[in-house]
Amino acid sequence: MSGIGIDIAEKRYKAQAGGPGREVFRSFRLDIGAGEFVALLGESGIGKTTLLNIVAGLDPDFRGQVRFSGAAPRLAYAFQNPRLLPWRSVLDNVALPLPAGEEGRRRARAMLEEVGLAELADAYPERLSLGQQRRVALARAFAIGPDVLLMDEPFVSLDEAGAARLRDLLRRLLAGRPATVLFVTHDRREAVELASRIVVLEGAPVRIVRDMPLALTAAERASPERIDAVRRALGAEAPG
Ligand SMILES: Nc1ncnc2c1ncn2[C@@H]1O[C@H](COP(=O)(O)OP(=O)(O)OP(=O)(O)O)[C@@H](O)[C@H]1O
Repeated sequence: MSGIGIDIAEKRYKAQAGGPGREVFRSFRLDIGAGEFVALLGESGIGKTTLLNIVAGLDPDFRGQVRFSGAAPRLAYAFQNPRLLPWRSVLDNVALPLPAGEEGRRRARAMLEEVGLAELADAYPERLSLGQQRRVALARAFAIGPDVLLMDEPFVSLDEAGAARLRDLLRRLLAGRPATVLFVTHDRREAVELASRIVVLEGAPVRIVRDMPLALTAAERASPERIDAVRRALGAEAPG
């Protein structure tokens, strides 16, 4: 596991084809302790994906720095769209970040078993439901044993029962392989069910309007009344 220190002096998107430029972050700081599960809540278009991309190193076009504690942390990123390669089997998609060869394939197979999809190992992604594709994406993310896991609305567009099953699966996977998690969602309830800390973002440039630790037991997280109380405590600023 690895802590994350995010310090963005400035992130701006340049104007495109006559449109205005946009300053998404200015003097933004967020420090995340090793092993925390931080849910990021904020209105659409505010900059949540931009933040994950910066932390992931996919967007170097900003002023500032992202520091990880611990040497060379392994980082996995689960996107809103599962982004499976359609020309590769399910097994090969999970094996993608692993060393080539039999050992990598064995680990990929074990991950597929863990997410309940062993029998679909040889299928191609187009045959899978969205929920199954998301399971494969989770298996691929966990296959490397990540120290840091970035998740961008990984359970959006599923029905409630399907989303609840994936939340359970994520909790189980994390129980076996603890990681520091930065999880973007629009859904307060999802945030309360999963996170150890909820950070609410607002405005342009983005600022943190609420930063709430959550020390709930498993029983409290499963209680609709408790969840509603925390959702209300998040205040009017939080969406969802
Ligand atoms: N490559 C880009 N070029 C120009 N503007 C961009 C680019 N990517 C994002 N933006 C703008 O930056 C802002 C933040 O985008 P971002 O995708 O980070 O928001 P978000 O909070 O993740 O949104 P959503 O919840 O809808 O996914 C938006 O106004 C978006 O239009």
